[in-house]
Amino acid sequence: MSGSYENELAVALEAVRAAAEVCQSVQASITPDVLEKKDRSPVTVADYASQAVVCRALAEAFPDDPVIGEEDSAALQQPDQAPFLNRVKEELGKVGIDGTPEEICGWIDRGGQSEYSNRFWTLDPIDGTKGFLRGEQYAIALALIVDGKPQLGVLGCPNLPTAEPWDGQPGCLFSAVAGEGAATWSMEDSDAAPVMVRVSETSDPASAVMCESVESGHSSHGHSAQLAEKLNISGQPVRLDSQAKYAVVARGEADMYLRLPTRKDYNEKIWDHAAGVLVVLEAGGTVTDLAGRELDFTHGRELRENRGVIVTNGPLHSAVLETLGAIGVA
Ligand SMILES: Nc1ncnc2c1ncn2[C@@H]1O[C@H](COP(=O)(O)O)[C@@H](O)[C@H]1OP(=O)(O)O
Ligand SMILES: [Mg+2]
Repeated sequence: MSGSYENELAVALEAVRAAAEVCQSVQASITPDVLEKKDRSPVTVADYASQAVVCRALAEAFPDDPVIGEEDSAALQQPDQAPFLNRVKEELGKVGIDGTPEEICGWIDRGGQSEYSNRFWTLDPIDGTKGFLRGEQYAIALALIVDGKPQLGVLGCPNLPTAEPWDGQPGCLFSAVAGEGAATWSMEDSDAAPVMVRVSETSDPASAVMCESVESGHSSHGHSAQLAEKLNISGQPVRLDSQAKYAVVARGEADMYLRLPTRKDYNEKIWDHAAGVLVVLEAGGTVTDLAGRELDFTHGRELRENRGVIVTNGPLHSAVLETLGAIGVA
């Protein structure tokens, strides 16, 4: 692929692939026992290692670019956390990255920016931690924001089945560059050419496929059910964790992804949306908040000026917003 941000795209894809490899290795070590104890340590080892991999790559290629990432190394640097830091080091070693504890913490903390600037990256090293622990969907999400707009986005979805031509084997990536469309890549075969993705053309709400969070605390299942009833949507909502929801809308398997607030005091985080938003927009879809406004990435870590996120293939957008208004959600 050639075009603007060519170097950024190559670096981001390679970094997200390496981070996905780390996450897969850690996920393979999660036993039912860990799940039963609700032990968050595997996810945390993977979060830190994934952030270290991506921030290290960005620091090397674009040393002047700030990164707003989800994690920081403060907890990891506590003296009693040495064995934990060692596990992060071990996981990095498996993908050929050797670093001292100080270097590893330094890479993680390159993601510690919180202020808005004209050009910065935003990273969710593991989006959908609950899905990661259940062995289901999660994503590594990386976006470059320039002048307040996502210009490049990469989503790594290690457990999402590929579409044609890769026959549904698990593990795919999605990329988008503003003005250049969105594509999907095989995770397994890094030499395979990408395939462009496109949203669905569904215009009849009744036949629409809706997707939403597995966790009812992250998006109101009650309000989406009310919307489905009003629009005569007969199919059940497809529930999956992480920005994999943006990916399935982008490739036309679902027609909408709704994120309907469950609390007044929660602001969405930029790393939970920036990459996915661009992938859907470049695949031809529409993304706004409940008021129909574009997401505003100029306020640091949070989407402070937006409430809710509505993602559709485009033709369905106004019907969804109007109906949410009519049922008192928007
Ligand atoms: N009340 C909430 N509303 C919306 N999103 C939330 C809420 N609480 C946590 N999240 C975020 O939802 C994301 C996962 O969403 P999904 O359900 O789509 O997989 C996580 O990044 C999580 O943030 P955090 O990682 O800080 O818990
Ligand atoms: Mg997240």
